[in-house]
Amino acid sequence: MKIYEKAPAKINLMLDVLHKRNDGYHEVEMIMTMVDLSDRLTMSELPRDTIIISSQAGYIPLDEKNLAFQAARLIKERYNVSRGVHIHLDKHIPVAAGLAGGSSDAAAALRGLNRLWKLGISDAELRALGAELGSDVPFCITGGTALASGRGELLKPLPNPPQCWVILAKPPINVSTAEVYGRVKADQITRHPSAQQMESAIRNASFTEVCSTLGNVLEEVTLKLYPEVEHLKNSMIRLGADGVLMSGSGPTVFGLVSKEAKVPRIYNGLRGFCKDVYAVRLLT
Ligand SMILES: C[C@](O)(CO)[C@H](O)COP(=O)(O)OP(=O)(O)OC[C@H]1O[C@@H](n2ccc(N)nc2=O)[C@H](O)[C@@H]1O
Ligand SMILES: Nc1ncnc2c1ncn2[C@@H]1O[C@H](COP(=O)(O)OP(=O)(O)OP(=O)(O)O)[C@@H](O)[C@H]1O
Repeated sequence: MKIYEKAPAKINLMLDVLHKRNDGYHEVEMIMTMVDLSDRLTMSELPRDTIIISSQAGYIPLDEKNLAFQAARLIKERYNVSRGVHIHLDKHIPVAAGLAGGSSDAAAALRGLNRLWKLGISDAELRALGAELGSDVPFCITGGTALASGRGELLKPLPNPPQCWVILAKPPINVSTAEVYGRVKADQITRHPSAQQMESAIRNASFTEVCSTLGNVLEEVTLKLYPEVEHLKNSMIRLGADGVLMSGSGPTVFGLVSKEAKVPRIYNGLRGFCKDVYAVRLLT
């Protein structure tokens, strides 16, 4: 038997860091939503009790470092499953991009294996399992749009933002999430983006308000480390995107665009100097 699952990328419409916790994580407030750029997972039963990961992408680990492997191992251990699985990852989300590619693969593996092995695990239990794998995994279990707090695992569902185009551009650098959080000085942040304002912009279905409320306090750290991210932001603004922000810890920058007619100009303008550019829709 084979099970297929889509693993979409996320963007952070706002991300605020409140303080550093005693366990080393940061208390955050983020509003996240999914975009129509997905990895595809195929999960096939194996005759022996083992986990095999394969992928067409040559640049991700295929051993126990892979988050889909960790998801399979966790669910097998926790639910005493002594069956084997081959998980093939058809990667489309750029890696270490701030788009939660690995987290979404882990979430899709948890959802898919729950179905493949008919375990009957609830969404809430899947999210709790996901939290053991990474802070973004619980959100990726249910997707949609949500306000995340805690270290990212406490979720309040929100309506989807007004539909628009999302231009994603990733400069050719890999950013470590741990390093970016490690450099945040939570007590020195002067401009906190407002989760409340973003929530009301979404509830008002106001594209203009969503664009003017975008904010991510991790930009300050990543832009300092990698000036090319700021360059990319400025280019996207100059090319006419309605709202521009770095996603997560970066380095991907996204631009929200309401008018389809503007998309080719922005896309082509960015492609002139950046290889990894995507024009997608919000996943609503
Ligand atoms: C930047 C975001 O992607 C925005 O959605 C997330 O906050 C990070 O989510 P993630 O990659 O799933 O993060 P994890 O794998 O749980 O943690 C990676 C590292 O980031 C730091 N980290 C992460 C989340 C958080 N709230 N505070 C942190 O300080 C920790 O040093 C941790 O060791
Ligand atoms: N299934 C996977 N897909 C991509 N990367 C993976 C996967 N499993 C493990 N990794 C490793 O995880 C690291 C981060 O990759 P990922 O694409 O998840 O980053 P990210 O998009 O920045 O995540 P986030 O936005 O959650 O911080 C990479 O160094 C990669 O080698």
